[in-house]
Amino acid sequence: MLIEFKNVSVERDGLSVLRRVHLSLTQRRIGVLGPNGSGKSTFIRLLNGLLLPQEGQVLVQGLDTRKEVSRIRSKIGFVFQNPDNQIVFPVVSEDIDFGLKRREANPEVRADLARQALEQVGVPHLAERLVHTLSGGERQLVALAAVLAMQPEILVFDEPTTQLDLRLRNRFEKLLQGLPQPAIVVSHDLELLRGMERVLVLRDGLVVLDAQPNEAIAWYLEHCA
Ligand SMILES: Nc1ncnc2c1ncn2[C@@H]1O[C@H](COP(=O)(O)OP(=O)(O)OP(=O)(O)O)[C@@H](O)[C@H]1O
Repeated sequence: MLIEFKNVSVERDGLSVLRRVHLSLTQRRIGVLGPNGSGKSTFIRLLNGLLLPQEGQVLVQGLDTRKEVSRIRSKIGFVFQNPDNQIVFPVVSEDIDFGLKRREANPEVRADLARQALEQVGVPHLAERLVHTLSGGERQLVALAAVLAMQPEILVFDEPTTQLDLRLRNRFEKLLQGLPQPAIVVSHDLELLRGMERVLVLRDGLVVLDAQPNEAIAWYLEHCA
């Protein structure tokens, strides 16, 4: 993964919510930590052009989010905090199939990809379920399966474990460890972040620390708890 932030600043409603972020992301597992409102969601929304910076540039494998948004979106799989923002069709398999249509014309191949992704996240039995009958945790896993089915090159997770109970959270952690793609993970789940190679700590729109997980978490606990 090579993502570059070049002196990136973002303003919302006249307030500065991200300030002069300048860094290169090359590691396989990168965590983002910070108090509520510190700019974490803003930071990751910049990655696939959901948000454009007022100043500076965000480059994903050399592609500028201002100019190449559709190419970038086909590379990045974004798993939102709230799965309801992501699931649009009433039946699980239909929803996954819908996303895959952009990639694959053959319905049998699409069905295979959907089945594999549901198996990968441990919920193959949910394929024909009505989405509104799923629990919050099941919905989060289905949304993840829909993203994995697309076989993106890079994964971005916004608070992936918030709706998961301990068993599903542990399963997610193991799954994340085994995924071949590089991943950027925003989370308040400190144990999950300990498995990262690098953790960025945000506060008031600034990257105040960029360190190994143990150091970043210790700093966060001391200064932001
Ligand atoms: N569309 C918007 N209009 C105005 N202000 C916004 C908008 N989106 C975000 N903000 C503000 O930007 C700041 C950073 O928000 P952001 O969602 O990036 O924080 P966060 O670290 O992800 O927070 P949380 O942990 O609570 O999800 C907050 O003060 C928020 O109110």
